[in-house]
Amino acid sequence: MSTTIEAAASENGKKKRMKADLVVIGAGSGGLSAAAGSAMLGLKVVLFEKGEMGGDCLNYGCVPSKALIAAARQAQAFRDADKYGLTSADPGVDWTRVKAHVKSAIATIEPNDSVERFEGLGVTVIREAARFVTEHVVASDTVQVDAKRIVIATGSRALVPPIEGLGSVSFHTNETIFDLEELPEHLLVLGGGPIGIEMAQAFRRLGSKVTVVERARALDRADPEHAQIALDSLREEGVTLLERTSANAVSQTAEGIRIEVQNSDGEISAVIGSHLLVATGRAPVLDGLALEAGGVDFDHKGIETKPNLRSTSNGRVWALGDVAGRGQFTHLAGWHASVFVRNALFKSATRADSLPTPAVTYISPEIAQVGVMEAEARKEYGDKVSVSAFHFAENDRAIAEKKTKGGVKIVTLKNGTVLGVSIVGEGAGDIIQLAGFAMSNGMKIKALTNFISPYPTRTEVLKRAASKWYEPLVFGKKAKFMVKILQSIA
Ligand SMILES: Cc1cc2nc3c(=O)[nH]c(=O)nc-3n(C[C@H](O)[C@H](O)[C@H](O)COP(=O)(O)OP(=O)(O)OC[C@H]3O[C@@H](n4cnc5c(N)ncnc54)[C@H](O)[C@@H]3O)c2cc1C
Ligand SMILES: NC(=O)c1ccc[n+]([C@@H]2O[C@H](COP(=O)([O-])OP(=O)(O)OC[C@H]3O[C@@H](n4cnc5c(N)ncnc54)[C@H](O)[C@@H]3O)[C@@H](O)[C@H]2O)c1
Repeated sequence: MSTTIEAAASENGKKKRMKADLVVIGAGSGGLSAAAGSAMLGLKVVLFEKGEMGGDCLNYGCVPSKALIAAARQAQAFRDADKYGLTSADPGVDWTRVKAHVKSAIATIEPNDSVERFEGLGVTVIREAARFVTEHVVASDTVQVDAKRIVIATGSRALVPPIEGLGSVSFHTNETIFDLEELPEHLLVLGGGPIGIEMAQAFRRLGSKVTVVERARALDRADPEHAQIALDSLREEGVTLLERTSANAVSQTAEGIRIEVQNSDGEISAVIGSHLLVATGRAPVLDGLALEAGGVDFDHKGIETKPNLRSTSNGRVWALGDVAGRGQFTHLAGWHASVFVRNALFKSATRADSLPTPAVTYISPEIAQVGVMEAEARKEYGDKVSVSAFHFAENDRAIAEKKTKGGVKIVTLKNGTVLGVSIVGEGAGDIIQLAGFAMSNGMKIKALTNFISPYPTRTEVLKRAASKWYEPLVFGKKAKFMVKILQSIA
């Protein structure tokens, strides 16, 4: 709680009453962006945060995971040195110093999300849990605010599956994995989604033995062929990846944590490890908000909202980020804040789904995608869909750097409308930006050919794949016939 509010509240011995144009509940990626934008536009904003400023992304998500992945990448470079005529070495991993590196990344970014910065923008920050009192009143233990509008941006938390015995062992989630006392000797990972797979490769590269138990297909939202290329790399690096394998029961034994697993043929076996990370999905944080008192409808995915993120049941209320149940990314939460500002403050009619949301999984090789993938496109549009592909094996920069795994796939309609793009390979998350830009601005595949791409860059693969789309047109019968006529004139 900020000191001014604390003093006023304890002086009165009762809740301090305030009025505000906007109350924001949750100071994560979505809430902070909405609070900053609204305060900068002159609104009186009160922001409640019950935990750490910056939410999951800064403290327990994107930032620590990407810092850990960076350390792991450096470790791997030692092992790969031989490819470049250098002497490979086994990296000495000092876990305490790796953790210090992770903490220093958080500490460097922290000031952007701090109470001081937000108070400087004119936001009243209250470090307490908030709940609805009525449809327009929100309260914490010491403050009660009557608000014209209320943003719920309370995020999500790890969903712990109901597996027999899981509650009786000491397991980790994203909230504790970055604070481990020691580097795990053998990390068991339950769940092969982005969290499980990113952490599996990072810990393996840092020296842990790693086993992933995934009940379906790992990275199942990615293009299957591209996911396979990335997952094969993890396997080559020594990650044991058990797909289509369910966990029947978990127990603590003298040897370590034991998971009884069952594969799709019904065969039962066991894996034993020193530590367990549960990464089996996320649940919206709704508890303690007293949503009934606020007349706010919700379901298991989060707050029920209209396409513009406004609550379906209380017009003063908006939901942003993970709690809106429309995807779980920091950049999506930031876009949601923009949708809120456009609709609520500028009265525009922007839908949350009006731009395609890119997704990147930060493994090596990286996987990035935007729009719909081939299988989904074919389900909807049948044989109107075509796919243009190009591989890093034919990209000169990739060859020079000996990082030739993967490639790009552009999924289009016959008229050149780009439905989606998938890239697997080094730097995929940077290359996808160009595709997202073109799609977001209604450009067709022609736009991805109509620029000069610097040589030698990995991004050239996107232009080469787009150019392939034109091959039948440019080098087809019609074009040949036209050139013949023109040549005869000359
Ligand atoms: C390990 C991991 C890695 C990730 N990596 C990436 C990545 O690389 N890229 C990416 O785009 N996304 C990534 N994500 C997802 C990303 O972290 C989330 O999508 C993002 O943080 C969502 O922001 P948010 O504002 O919706 O919620 P959060 O950041 O979770 O913020 C919600 C805040 O609300 C507070 N709160 C909750 N209830 C109350 C209450 N009643 N009163 C007051 N405060 C309350 C919470 O304490 C929290 O601080 C990752 C997630 C994890 C777990
Ligand atoms: N790079 C990024 O942008 C990034 C990184 C990490 C997380 N995130 C976000 O956070 C979200 C949550 O990540 P996540 O990986 O926890 O969830 P997820 O829902 O994406 O994946 C969970 C996986 O666990 C599996 N699973 C569920 N129950 C299981 C069980 N009992 N036994 C075995 N497997 C089981 C599922 O089949 C699924 O593959 C992501 O979807 C993503 O939006 C993003």
